[in-house]
Amino acid sequence: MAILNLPLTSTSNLVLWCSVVIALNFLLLSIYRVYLHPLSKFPGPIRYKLSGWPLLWQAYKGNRHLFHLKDHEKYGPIVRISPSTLSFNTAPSLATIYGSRTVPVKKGEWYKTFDVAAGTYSSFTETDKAIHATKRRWVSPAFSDLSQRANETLIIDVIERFCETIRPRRREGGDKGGWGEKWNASVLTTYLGFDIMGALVFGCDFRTVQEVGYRDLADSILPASKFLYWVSYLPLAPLVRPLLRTKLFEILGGRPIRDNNRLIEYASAQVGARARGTRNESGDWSGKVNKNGNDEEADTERIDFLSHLINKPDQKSGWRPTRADLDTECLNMMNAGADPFSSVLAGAIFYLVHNPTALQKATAEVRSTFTSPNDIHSGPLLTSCLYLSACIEETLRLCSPVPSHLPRTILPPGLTIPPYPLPLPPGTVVGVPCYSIHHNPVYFPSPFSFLPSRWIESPSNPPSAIEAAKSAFEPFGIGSRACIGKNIAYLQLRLTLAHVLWRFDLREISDVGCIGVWEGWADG
Ligand code: HEM
Repeated sequence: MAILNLPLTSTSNLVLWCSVVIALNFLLLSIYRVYLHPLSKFPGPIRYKLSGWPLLWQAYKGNRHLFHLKDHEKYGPIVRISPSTLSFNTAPSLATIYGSRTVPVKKGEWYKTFDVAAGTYSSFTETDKAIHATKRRWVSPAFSDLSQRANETLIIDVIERFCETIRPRRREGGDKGGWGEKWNASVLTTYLGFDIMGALVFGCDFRTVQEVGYRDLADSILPASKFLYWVSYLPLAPLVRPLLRTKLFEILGGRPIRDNNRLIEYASAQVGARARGTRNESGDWSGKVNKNGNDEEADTERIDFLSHLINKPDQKSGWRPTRADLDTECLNMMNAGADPFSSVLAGAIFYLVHNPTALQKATAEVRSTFTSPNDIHSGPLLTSCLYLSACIEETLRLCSPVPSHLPRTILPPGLTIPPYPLPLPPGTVVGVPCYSIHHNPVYFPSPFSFLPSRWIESPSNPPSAIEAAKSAFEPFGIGSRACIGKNIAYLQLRLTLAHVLWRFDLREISDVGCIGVWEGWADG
């Protein structure tokens, strides 16, 4: 132990001492985490037990869900995926963790990164159960059946313009019918999602589907969300979070941070203009017109989500939203609503063009149910398209847009989560990754195949098989923190697919993600 005799007076000795202390600290922490930690008996790769850095790397690469699946295949229904986190992969664990408001769990600290730069937490990121209940009540009217019906024409209007955009211009087969130019499904559906949410949340007409020059703000959502996602997995995230809205971070984080700030400012400008009751100039952020035309009309006939939130205190508790609550909630709805819808729609188109029988069945069903696209709206006819709905369910299973662990932190006095028979200690972070359980063959035989028929009762698919599948199906989450936009998301998906399939035949083009559109079957 010659080091103990080294005086701390020289810089090199100081550096040596610091290195030794850090190395010792790391060694002791590693021994504790691997052998003595309350979760030490749970299986998992050693690197996960040592630190949270592997999760950050997976988040950065965007393949975390694949690791979760592989880990569950290798280690079984419970895997330790970070020093304090367990991942589960069974229907009973899903029901236990997320199913009931009274279970002693709350959303994990992980969520706090997402809205903190906007000033407060939204209904999505709020971790306090009581505050969340208040906020959820506050936003609920925006998602009521009444609001959905009132907004449906806005949604259909955007969808029709989407169909107009993909309509073939150059045709291989002459004037009446033929294949048009290829289009990239995942790109255009992103803009469709953005336009729909702009209309629903702010009553704005973003026109990003048809106008390339208007896509600037929409293009910033993905890099901004990715960046925040990485930050959320930093083992030191609580230290980094307060810096998110500072100039320093804008310089260090570069474009994604600037983009995120632009989104925050955009939402805030929209709310500000509405709060003042003035014509929303910033709705015109890149020179577009506001959907509702003139000023008076815009302010008196608003039916968008913002009109349900602004100046609307919570009836039960009297809680009044602050300006930061409004800004954050609107921004959250734009982000939470646009991107998942777009990716499911792109996924559905992907699976349909890769499964010609399914595509043919869904298309035939839509065309035999509706006599014209003008008849396609919510109601019994749309819900009678059982095969179309099954295609949507199967897409949500295979490529759920929220595929990883949705973390919940166990509160005192602890919680027993099957199949583990003993209570887990408070502070343990738990969750069921959607992608893993959706590919668990116990609930979904042939888990990697696109089989809409698994959602439809038949002699070879009895109700018990459908019940088993539903018990492990969580694309919108379950329980009190489940997606509040679920019904509107289903409506958007059904409407868009029905409108597209009624009008066009689709085919795969060899470029990744590209499809061809053929029009003319009905013109005939
Ligand atoms: C296919 C489309 C969608 C999918 C797959 C989806 C998925 C989800 C999931 C899994 C959650 C729970 C997250 C968690 O526990 O951390 C969630 C929450 C949420 N979603 Fe969605 N979502 C979709 C569309 C929408 C839409 C269209 C909106 C708004 C218009 C929306 C707004 C929200 C909100 C506000 C929450 C937070 C709910 C709460 O904690 O009270 N989502 N969503």
